[in-house]
Amino acid sequence: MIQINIDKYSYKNKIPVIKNLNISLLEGQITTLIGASGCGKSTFLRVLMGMETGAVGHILHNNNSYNFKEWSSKQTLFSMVPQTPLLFPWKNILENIKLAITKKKEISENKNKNEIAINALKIVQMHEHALKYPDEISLGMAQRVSFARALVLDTKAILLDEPFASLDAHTRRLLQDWLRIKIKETGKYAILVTHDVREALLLSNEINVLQGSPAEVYRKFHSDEILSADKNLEDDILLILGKKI
Ligand SMILES: Nc1ncnc2c1ncn2[C@@H]1O[C@H](COP(=O)(O)OP(=O)(O)OP(=O)(O)O)[C@@H](O)[C@H]1O
Repeated sequence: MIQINIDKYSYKNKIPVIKNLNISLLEGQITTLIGASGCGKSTFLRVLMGMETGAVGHILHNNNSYNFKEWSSKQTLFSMVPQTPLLFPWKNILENIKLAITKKKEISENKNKNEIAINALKIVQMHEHALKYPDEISLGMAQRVSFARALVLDTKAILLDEPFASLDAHTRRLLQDWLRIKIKETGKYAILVTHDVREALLLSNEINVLQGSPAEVYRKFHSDEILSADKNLEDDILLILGKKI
């Protein structure tokens, strides 16, 4: 289990964006954050990635406790799949993946980067397109490459920041099903940030509905509630959100 507790986070303007946000992650499961625009979801992911510093709180994993001091240089638990696949257009798919490996300090120089990259592309069924360039593949394929890039970093957890937002409805549905299976298969921990209540219900093992400013978890829905067919959770969640998403 990974237990995340952020007691407080503010940007330089000192206005608190996150307060008492406590989230537990389980292996092979997707934990979702849903909340109104601007409530602090992306900030939460950026703090975990070490892209924003100065948060107060800690992370528990394997009986180790980490605080956020110097987290940006230490963190190796999380990698992120952004909303739009940010691939270098002048590099082919394989080179794009290998670049991510270069940036990872923990992978020793003598490991074969080609092999690591091809293995990650196999997981996302993109190895046959390894030599293509980003403008030769569809957006859905590019988002799978983006996922492979997160996989080569070999982190315990993957942070998914609205990863389907830029896709058409059909591709989105295919990739949603695919992602749920891959997270389970690879045994990764995953946090999904979404605005889409149906997507949250389709993919999540746990849904955290955020509210307020600074954002706090207003309600948690666990897998038994998410799976139970007799409750109209979609309406319940929309009601909590005040349809503000
Ligand atoms: N670099 C920054 N400096 C100061 N304030 C910021 C900065 N980035 C974001 N904020 C503020 O922090 C709050 C949370 O923003 P954040 O992007 O985390 O929200 P969000 O829930 O991800 O929104 P959305 O769903 O629209 O992407 C907002 O009020 C935003 O204006």
